[in-house]
Amino acid sequence: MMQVQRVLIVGSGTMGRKIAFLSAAAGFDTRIYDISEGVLSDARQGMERIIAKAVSRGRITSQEESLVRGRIAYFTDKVQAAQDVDFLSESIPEDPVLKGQVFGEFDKLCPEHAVFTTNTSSLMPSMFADATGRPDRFAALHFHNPEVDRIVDIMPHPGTSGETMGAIRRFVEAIHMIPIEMKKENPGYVFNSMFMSLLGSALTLAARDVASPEDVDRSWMGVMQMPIGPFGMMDQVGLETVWKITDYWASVTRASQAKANAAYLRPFVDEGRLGAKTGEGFYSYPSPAWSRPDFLEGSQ
Ligand SMILES: NC(=O)c1ccc[n+]([C@@H]2O[C@H](COP(=O)([O-])OP(=O)(O)OC[C@H]3O[C@@H](n4cnc5c(N)ncnc54)[C@H](O)[C@@H]3O)[C@@H](O)[C@H]2O)c1
Repeated sequence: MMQVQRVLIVGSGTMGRKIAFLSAAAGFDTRIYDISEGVLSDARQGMERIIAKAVSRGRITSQEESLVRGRIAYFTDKVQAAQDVDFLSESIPEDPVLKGQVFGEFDKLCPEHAVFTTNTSSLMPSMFADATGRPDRFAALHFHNPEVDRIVDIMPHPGTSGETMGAIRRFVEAIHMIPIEMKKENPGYVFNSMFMSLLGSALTLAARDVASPEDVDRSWMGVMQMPIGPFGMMDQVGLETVWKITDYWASVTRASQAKANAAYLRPFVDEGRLGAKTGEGFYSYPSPAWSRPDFLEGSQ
């Protein structure tokens, strides 16, 4: 049975750095690879914020803080990054050709036994399984927002071996997350399938000018007794990610409403209003209207 000791995170953006933190906090020797020193410098700063938050929430102790930091190394050199790794988690942009290309490069550099996983939100692992060069040791391992929840989907493609599924499951348990093991490949993870229907319906209501984003959120929050509505959630995910997924499925399904929903999102992306991370999206941050106590009353 393969014992994971060294983990390589490919892509150090929103998700990569959070997954790297989980891996380092669980005691794994963790490497982060990204394309430039500039990007890695952002990732280092982001990691400090993640570590500080984890300490303030009691997820790690202040004594553990420096140990966790010490387990993370940053690389722009693929050869060095790949040396002796047992497990790879990829979080690069949502593009099947790019993902396949990058996996193919790491296949030549990583040890043969290493398991490869993709954090793709919306692509099927079979779309680039062959390009990984090791389809039997490859599956999707998908995180939601690991700073907030512990749910992780493991989705095989038809060629993923049972041994690989077991190895991924053990890794998920080792990083103290909760595995949702899917029995087969599906266009959508378990939570996402339900979630995308909700976001799609919310976008359709706004894109057709049936109701404002605020009223859509108010309705969901008021009836479901939820602290956030679908547009507030889209701002958390990042509107470029929501746009990419909507646009991608619009092109696959050729559904005219999905195309209209993608067109409705496009100006936000073009103008850099990407949600909470840029300070502007459907709402303004850090104090979005939906988080105010009087929001449900409809005063804004
Ligand atoms: N943002 C989310 O809430 C979320 C949740 C679950 C899954 N995902 C998925 O995770 C993946 C990454 O999303 P993200 O939000 O972290 O994106 P991001 O844009 O924040 O980060 C992507 C990172 O990949 C790097 N990158 C680009 N090309 C690269 C290459 N050739 N080699 C290595 N690194 C490269 C970029 O420099 C950047 O640091 C996507 O597939 C997305 O669908 C995102």
